Amino acid sequence: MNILELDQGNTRAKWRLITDAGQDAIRVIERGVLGPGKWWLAETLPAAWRMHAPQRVRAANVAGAAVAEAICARLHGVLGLDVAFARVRAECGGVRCAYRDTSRLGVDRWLAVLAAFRRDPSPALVVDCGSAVTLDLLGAGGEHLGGYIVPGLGLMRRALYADTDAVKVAPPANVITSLAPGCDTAEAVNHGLPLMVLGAVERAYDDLAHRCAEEGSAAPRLLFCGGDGGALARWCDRPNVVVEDLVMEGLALTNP
Ligand SMILES: Nc1ncnc2c1ncn2[C@@H]1O[C@H](COP(=O)(O)OP(=O)(O)O)[C@@H](O)[C@H]1O
Ligand SMILES: CC(C)(COP(=O)(O)O)[C@@H](O)C(=O)NCCC(=O)O
Ligand SMILES: [K+]
Repeated sequence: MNILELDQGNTRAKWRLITDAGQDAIRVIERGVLGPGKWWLAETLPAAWRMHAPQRVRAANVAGAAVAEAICARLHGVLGLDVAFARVRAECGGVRCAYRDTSRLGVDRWLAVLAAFRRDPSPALVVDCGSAVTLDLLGAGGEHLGGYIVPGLGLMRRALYADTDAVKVAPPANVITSLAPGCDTAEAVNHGLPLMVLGAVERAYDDLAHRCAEEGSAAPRLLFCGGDGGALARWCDRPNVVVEDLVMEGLALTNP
């Protein structure tokens, strides 16, 4: 059975078409990104969607109810399918959610944590580097310990641009080329923003590692995903892995 999976963030949507052969055996047929912006209004959508005729669509959306409705309407129009949107639950697949009000946790964060646990049930720090950067702590025994939300690289750059007179720096061609102290404004910003995110990641990781050591468990894993995940991971000096599809991997666990 072919399934279309969609991860709608605040900047873009990521999608992949998979073949589910049962018993965790999936094959990715094709993948892509949509947007930035209202891709559901575009005249043409990826040709692969029609070509591989998915029988189901499952999605994660953190861009609000109006966007969910627009996605539903367009996909129903183009594929004749209803979209199954993932929801956060107090417990799923052996993971217990830390939020007092589970409906407030971003479903992308939840899916990434579920997928991290499914890959390996040991403690982990899950870092999703998109519009916002989210850090979620997964403790022993599938206990989600909560997390952090900080602005993403683009958001921080735009905040400086909008609210200062003299720190108006355009996005660089390469997201991160150095963390060295800047000797002009562009360098100071382009090196400073990733330094700030990595500082948060490494502190959160070390705190979790400390907790694991106290509990007598092994060092936690560190997983990166999101549009800037690969770039940040390369400059992170804790052992880590990049799992591009972590959020979409979680969809099979909430909507099997
Ligand atoms: N073509 C692109 N358009 C927009 N952002 C991109 C692109 N390629 C890489 N990025 C990076 O991805 C980040 C957004 O990540 P993404 O995971 O797509 O966000 P979200 O999940 O919030 O939609 C941006 O900060 C940007 O640096
Ligand atoms: C923090 C987020 C904006 C991250 O989304 P993204 O950067 O992928 O667009 C999203 O997970 C969200 O809207 N969360 C709800 C608030 C919360 O998790 O507490
Ligand atoms: K994110």
